[in-house]
Amino acid sequence: MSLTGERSNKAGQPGNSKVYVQIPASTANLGPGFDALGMALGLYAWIEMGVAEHTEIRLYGDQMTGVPTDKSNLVYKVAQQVFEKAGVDCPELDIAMYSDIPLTRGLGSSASAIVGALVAANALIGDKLSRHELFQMASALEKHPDNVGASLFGGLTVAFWDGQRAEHIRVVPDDRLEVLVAIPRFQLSTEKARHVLPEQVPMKDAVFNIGHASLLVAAFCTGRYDMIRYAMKDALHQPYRAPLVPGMSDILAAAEDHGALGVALSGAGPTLLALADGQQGRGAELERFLIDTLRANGIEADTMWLKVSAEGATVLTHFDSAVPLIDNIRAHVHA
Ligand SMILES: Nc1ncnc2c1ncn2[C@@H]1O[C@H](COP(=O)(O)OP(=O)(O)OP(=O)(O)O)[C@@H](O)[C@H]1O
Ligand SMILES: N[C@@H](CCO)C(=O)O
Repeated sequence: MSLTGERSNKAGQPGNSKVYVQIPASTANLGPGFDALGMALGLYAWIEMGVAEHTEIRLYGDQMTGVPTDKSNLVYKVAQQVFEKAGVDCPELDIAMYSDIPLTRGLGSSASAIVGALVAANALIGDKLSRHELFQMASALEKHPDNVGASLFGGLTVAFWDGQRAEHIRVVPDDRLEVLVAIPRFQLSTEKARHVLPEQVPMKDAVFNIGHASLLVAAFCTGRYDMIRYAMKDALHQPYRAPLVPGMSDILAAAEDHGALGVALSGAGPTLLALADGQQGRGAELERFLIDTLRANGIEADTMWLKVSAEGATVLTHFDSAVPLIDNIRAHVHA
């Protein structure tokens, strides 16, 4: 099948000439759920993708600095994998991307690009692949399913990827849950943060994490938020990563005393993430504690309060294909 011969202008329909996808950021691990738990956050990236005579990639927003605009771009490369798997001629693409998700900070920017590319390219060819197939591809690309699962499906995703197969269940925490992220003003690549982890861990640490991760999932499923402070503890990755983020150990040790339900390194870091119960009214105290503790350790950080994004990557039908992506963002998102 050739894509270029079958165009229409209606987003979400087979043979689209242009599609728009909104993708949530994500936090991974949530402490003990290393490479298994992910949560979609209400902070987004948007991708516009269309078939073109010659490939052109336009990136908007402060978060896109340094991302390539040639065919080495992750979004372009992942889109080609979709066409190949679906048996469609690999077309030249017109791609635009705008993102509010900070790069290389532990909020799933690479997963948002991968998931956005998969969903947009699939929408462009009339959704020939299922979301399950996209999840397999995303997990194989990212090498762990936590961020991509959350960005693809939304909510809290509990997942495994065994190198061959990925499976997940999505749980949506109730509305009380608020997420505070403190984003240090330095980058820490996942590659570097995985490099400090040991090849092998003691059995007692593995047992520790199985119990804690299981209890954490049960706490979310039953609304037992009082259990999060006990469950959100980790022995597999945070102790090894703590030296990479000055102040992290102090925050992990005391955030609950300042109103957090629980606290963790977000993904591979350096962002710290605290969960809070919106009804408890201690948000300002918690935010102050995170900022002050990082500052006392020489780290400046920006904070954001986010909600869980119940929905994963979504094909949008209300963006106007006659205007540039950035104008759609201004009109529909940052109005
Ligand atoms: N929109 C994008 N387009 C192309 N490449 C991107 C895009 N966003 C991220 N990337 C690539 O992903 C890299 C960041 O991935 P990395 O896994 O290190 O961090 P992260 O995904 O932000 O954090 P984490 O995985 O810990 O949540 C960037 O340096 C860039 O190469
Ligand atoms: N589970 C991954 C998430 C980062 O992408 C890690 O902690 O390395």
